[in-house]
Amino acid sequence: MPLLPSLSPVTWLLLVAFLCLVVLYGIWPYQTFKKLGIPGPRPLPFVGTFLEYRHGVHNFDQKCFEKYGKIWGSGNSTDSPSAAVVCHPFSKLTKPEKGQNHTLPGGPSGESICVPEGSVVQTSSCTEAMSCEWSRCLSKGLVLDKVFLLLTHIFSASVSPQDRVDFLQLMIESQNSHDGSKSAETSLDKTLSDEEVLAQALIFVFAGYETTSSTLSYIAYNLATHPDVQQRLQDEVDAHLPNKASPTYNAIIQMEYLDMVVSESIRLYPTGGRLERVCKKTVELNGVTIPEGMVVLIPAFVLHRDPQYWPEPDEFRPERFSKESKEGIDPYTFLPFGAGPRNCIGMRFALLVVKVAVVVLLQNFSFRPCKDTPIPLDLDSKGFMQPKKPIVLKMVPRAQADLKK
Ligand code: HEM
Repeated sequence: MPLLPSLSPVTWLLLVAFLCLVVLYGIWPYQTFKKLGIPGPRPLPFVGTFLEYRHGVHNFDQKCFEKYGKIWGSGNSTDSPSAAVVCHPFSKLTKPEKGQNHTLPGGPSGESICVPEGSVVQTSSCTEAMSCEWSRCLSKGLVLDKVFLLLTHIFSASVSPQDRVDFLQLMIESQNSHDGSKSAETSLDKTLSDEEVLAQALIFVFAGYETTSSTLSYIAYNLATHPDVQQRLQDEVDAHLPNKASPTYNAIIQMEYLDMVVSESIRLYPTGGRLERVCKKTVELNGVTIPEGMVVLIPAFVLHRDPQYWPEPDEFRPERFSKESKEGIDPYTFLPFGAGPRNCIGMRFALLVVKVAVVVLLQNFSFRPCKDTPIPLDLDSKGFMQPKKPIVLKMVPRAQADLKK
């Protein structure tokens, strides 16, 4: 039996030409970096650098940063064939213009606040504004949108019209009380549709749940592995809330060391991952031209561990965020919640929840490492950044822990 099917020479020729075209189609988009002189790992046809993510996105970013410097190309078929990863402090993110919200066809994810366009990014070294439109993976997620549609039905059952008014009203009122002007009624220029309410509810759960719980785990880990920091924090908690008094908002915001510990922990473990924008105007940055339309990724993890901004970056040192030291920090080198008008909408809420949880836990327990605690902590970041092995800690009741000191 012949090894190859007996085809006419013309058919063979067409077949070979077709295969060549397919390969060319697969690698063509990645020529962009070569043309622009942006260094970076060699992408494979179609999949780009996606396979490199198997050891975690943050690991890949860290390696690229060490090898190529502050800007490199990261072609990846699931994202965009031409995403420039820019590990550089951005200095300004201005407001998107009104009415530029992007709506997806056929589903509520398009109605969520997570898919607007039109943020403008300006870099500290740019003379010219670098305009970037917001681009989230959701905006390309037609498959994801189906999932959202399905989940909508599940959520519909739990978000009754009664809950809806309270839920959104609270957010709107708290926003108004910040600028101290308009009332809740006047701030809405249209009534939110059920779809929009559901979209916000869904995105809040997805964006807020894993990030907050992981942040708490990292804080617990850092406290367990730094008993001196934990002790100082417990002293602060006890001083502000004697006799295990219930935490109040005022007490929480007065706890400076608590804020330092939380900040340092999210510097080391920013669970939000890479920030993402689309360049709207060609710009030159560090001698590299980033053309209009190119996706720009900002790897918060790498930026947070850049020794240029953070001496001995892998050390857990809450003192970096003390009142005096904080003044020297470029705010655009610390992006656990992103930056600009499209930064994390749940930031204040998340910080409060995390702080209340830490306070209540430390009033009653002390975290201690045990034989199963992974030290050092290896991370995985295929989705949200997570530890490779679960963080296992011992929680010792306070009275008992205090006696052993
Ligand atoms: C410690 C917990 C959290 C972390 C570390 C975190 C981090 C982030 C980051 C890095 C972004 C992207 C910002 C940017 O690109 O500039 C983001 C966006 C967002 N987060 Fe959070 N987040 C947290 C908790 C929450 C919570 C509790 C909620 C909801 C109640 C929430 C809702 C959102 C939403 C809706 C967006 C998209 C905002 C927009 O596109 O305008 N997040 N978050």
